[in-house]
Amino acid sequence: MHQNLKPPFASGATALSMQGIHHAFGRREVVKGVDLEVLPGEVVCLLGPSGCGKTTLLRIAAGLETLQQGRVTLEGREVAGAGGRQVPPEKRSVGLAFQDSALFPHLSVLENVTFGLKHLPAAERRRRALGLLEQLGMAAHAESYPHMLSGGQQQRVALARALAPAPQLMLLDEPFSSLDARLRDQIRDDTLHVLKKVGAATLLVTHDPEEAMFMADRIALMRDGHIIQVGTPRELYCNPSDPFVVTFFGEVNELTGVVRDGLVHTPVGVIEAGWLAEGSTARVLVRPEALQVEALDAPAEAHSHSHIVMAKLLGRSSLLHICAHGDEGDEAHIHARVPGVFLPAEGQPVTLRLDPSQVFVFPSAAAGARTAHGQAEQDHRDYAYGHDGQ
Ligand SMILES: Nc1ncnc2c1ncn2[C@@H]1O[C@H](COP(=O)(O)OP(=O)(O)OP(=O)(O)O)[C@@H](O)[C@H]1O
Repeated sequence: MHQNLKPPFASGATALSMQGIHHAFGRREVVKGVDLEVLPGEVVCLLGPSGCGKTTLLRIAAGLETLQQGRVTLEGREVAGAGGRQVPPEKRSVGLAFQDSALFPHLSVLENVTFGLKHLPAAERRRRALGLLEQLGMAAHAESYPHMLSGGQQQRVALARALAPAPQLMLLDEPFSSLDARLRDQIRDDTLHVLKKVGAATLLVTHDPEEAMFMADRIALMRDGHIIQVGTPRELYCNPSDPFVVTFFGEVNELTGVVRDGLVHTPVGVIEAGWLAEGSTARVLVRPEALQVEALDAPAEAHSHSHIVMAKLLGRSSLLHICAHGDEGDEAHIHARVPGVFLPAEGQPVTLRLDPSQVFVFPSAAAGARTAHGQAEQDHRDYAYGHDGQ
């Protein structure tokens, strides 16, 4: 029914291409050499901590920020490039929606959505707008005015308005962040289905890793004006290229150790690190869900085994604070997250096993790698518990 909403892509052309983008406010460079592509029909999430340059990049794509260096093309057509060439936003065929997209207060919902469709016959305008409102659960409010709607309903209308002209590219900047959690999940879900149904290429800015994983075909993770890694959610989560990528997706246990015979001994087990130089210091990041915890039946001598310090029920999972004892007498305070209700008593001896797919080894800062804190580790007995990088 809504096939005609699909944008008319030139075959094979990239929906958005940004090449060699640098951008400064005054003397402060906030985008530091970014290359990024969005393919036809693809949802790409620009993810990163506050202030890393996501919105600036989106505004450059929209033409709301004048390009300073680099090149922007939409479906192969240069819209900003060398020599100051700059196509204005309204001529770029992009749909924009922001955190608090203002609707026209004196127009009804239907009139808001048909606003950008003046070139179409009235019946077609109405049909198209009602189709989108229906997909976003707002058809019953077509005759309402914005002040009669809740924040979530207004946000749905703003999305319908942005989608109505079937733009080549949708640019969404934190479009769900002003909504409360339950409403946000519902609107996110509806939005994803509409974007996929109409086949709109989308660049979506968010600082929320879970939102990015929910929405994205690919994620571009930014830090301090750079893209650190681009890939599918699975690639970033399972094959992170940098410690920052691991820590951004959730809390981790952070351990260090010296590589001996291609192995690092830590209080939670022996980790393979053959690719690191012998004698170098390794940084080992262990997700809390990597630890499989089993209560030991026989009471063990206190403190000679790993044991429970505290256990908390978080709802779908239990969080265990554990004093982990390594085979070399080393110990560390770590967190394990196990599914369901598992609340061993304080002091309960436990054995720990590791799921190696949730453990990541990087050279330490001392070996020249980037770390979240820029610190050089001291020696293999210097353990720390690390939290997420947000
Ligand atoms: N018009 C401006 N003038 C001066 N500095 C600006 C301007 N716009 C943004 N900045 C600064 O540039 C940096 C990057 O801002 P940007 O909004 O792109 O980051 P962001 O990753 O989208 O962050 P957030 O998630 O907080 O919006 C920030 O330090 C911000 O304060």
